[in-house]
Amino acid sequence: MAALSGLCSSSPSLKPKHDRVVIPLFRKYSLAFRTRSNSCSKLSVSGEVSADLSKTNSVGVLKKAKQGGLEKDPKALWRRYVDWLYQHKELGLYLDVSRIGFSDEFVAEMEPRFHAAFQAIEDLEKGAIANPDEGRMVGHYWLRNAKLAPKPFLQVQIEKTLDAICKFADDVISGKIKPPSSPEGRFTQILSVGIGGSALGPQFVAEALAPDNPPLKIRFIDNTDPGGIDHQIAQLGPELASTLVIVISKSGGTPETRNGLLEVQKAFREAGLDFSKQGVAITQENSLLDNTARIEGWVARFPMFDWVGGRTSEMSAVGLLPAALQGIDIREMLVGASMMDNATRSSVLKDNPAALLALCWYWACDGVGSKDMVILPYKDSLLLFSRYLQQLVMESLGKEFDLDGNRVNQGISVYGNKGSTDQHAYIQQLREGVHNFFVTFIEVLRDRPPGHDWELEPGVTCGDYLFGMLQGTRSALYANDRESVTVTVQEVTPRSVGALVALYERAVGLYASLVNINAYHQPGVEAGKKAAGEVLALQKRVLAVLNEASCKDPVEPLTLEEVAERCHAPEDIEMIYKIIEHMAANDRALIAEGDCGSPNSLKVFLGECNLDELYA
Ligand SMILES: O=P(O)(O)OC[C@H]1O[C@](O)(CO)[C@@H](O)[C@@H]1O
Repeated sequence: MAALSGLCSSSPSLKPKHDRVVIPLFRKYSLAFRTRSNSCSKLSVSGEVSADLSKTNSVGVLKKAKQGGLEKDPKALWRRYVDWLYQHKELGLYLDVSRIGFSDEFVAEMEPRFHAAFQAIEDLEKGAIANPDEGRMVGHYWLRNAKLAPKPFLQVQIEKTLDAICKFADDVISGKIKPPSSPEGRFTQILSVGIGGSALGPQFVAEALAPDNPPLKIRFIDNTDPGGIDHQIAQLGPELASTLVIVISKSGGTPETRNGLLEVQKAFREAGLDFSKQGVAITQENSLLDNTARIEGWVARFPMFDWVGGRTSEMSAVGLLPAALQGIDIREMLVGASMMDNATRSSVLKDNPAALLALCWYWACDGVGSKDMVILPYKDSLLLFSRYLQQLVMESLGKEFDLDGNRVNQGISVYGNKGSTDQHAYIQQLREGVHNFFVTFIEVLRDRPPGHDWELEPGVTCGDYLFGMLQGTRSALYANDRESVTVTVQEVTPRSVGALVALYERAVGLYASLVNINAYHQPGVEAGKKAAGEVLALQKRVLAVLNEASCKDPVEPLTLEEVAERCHAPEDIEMIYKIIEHMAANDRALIAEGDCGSPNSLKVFLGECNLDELYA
């Protein structure tokens, strides 16, 4: 309890000046830290050449220190809390890393890595090709401070796009831009079609910040699940006529998003509506989606820049347009992010909350992802933060090779839902079960808007319970040697949400440098996409074979082996079985004999013979 008594926004800093231990880190970059080829990992704190840190030093110190266990003496723990507490006064944000057990020795060992990480992110912000595989700049930091963009035309692009977003949102909300055939005479709903980075940020922000009665309500299609799509469209019902459909895809060619668009366009046709009068595209210039939207004359098109990755696109049109349309103050989100960016540029570890997070991650996960990151926001509105961070962290850090081409299989697994709900689900295991995680508590100090609180028992409000649950869980976990970080914000506001996004973007960037990987590409995702393409190609061959057999008179039902042979793909028999099982479940293949539970008994055919296809 005492630990939090000073955490109200008006109180002075908790850190007594004389108590503040400024580890003499990061005084200034020496030449040795300027280039990647002069790998900092070869330098010790004193600058002498030593063995590769990734294999020995920091991990060695880490192992040694971890054997000592976590600090349990309450007085020493309080000192550690006060010593390491980070506060961003203006943002009202605190970061408590005291329940992560790193030692001063470990911090000192990490110095060279941090030198390199700070230098790398400085170079990135200046426009270096920070995504070497794809030869791209990485510029999401410029989105909240266009002046940082390395070229004047980029600054103009950013500012013009932001102005266009604000104007468009104003015009839609005021009814100046309106759907052609809605009884309301204005747009009332948004249907956002996109996936991954083109959905998760907008979903998180909508849940966190949309007012109770937004000018436009938002729904999402973020999958190629026909049932899910039908559900969204059914829920819109007649309001489809007043729905603004925002199709978001950086590449403009992601299959799930294309499918979502085609399904929505079909629903529009069936309702007698003109999709082009209600469609908006957010995509890279000249992508397939951009060209479609331009040729079909959609209501508006907003750019997604080459130098912004999907998972860091919340402050681009991807996140800002849907937010603005819901009445969320997007300029405040940008201010919060920009303030956090300023703070996380510090090369003094204790003054840099993103560096502190990266340090904790490195310590907790042994620099090799040995522990999972459990995100527990004690606030319903932050429910989707863990899902948002899951992509940001795992797509960025989950890499097979490091920047030098060594196989490293890096990453940190992220999951979480919200407290105290999760206490009634899986916290039992966290407290007592397999010790393969560290927790990040997200604490929100303000329970309700002023004037709405009441005591549901003497001296205790509903929010006090939430507070107690968080503190109790943090203590109980720590008592059992489970480490945790706590991020505290005063309130969930556009500013604090912008700051949280920026905090984690920077922490991920720094951590990626610490472990020497490219955080800005996602080569692994391609394998699944390619394999899916191969399955669909095989399905077309299966269909052709079944069609030919079904056009015979009499119809010739085929066994799986016969289908596989005629497809010239005997090695793919299992996949052919899965394809037929799926088609049969959807009435597209008929079972003449046997059943799917015993694959060898199956004989299948198509209900209809398609002669056109047969002779094509
Ligand atoms: O915005 P796009 O190009 O449709 O991509 C969606 C998502 O797909 C991924 O490329 C992964 O497949 C993500 O990185 C991205 O956020």
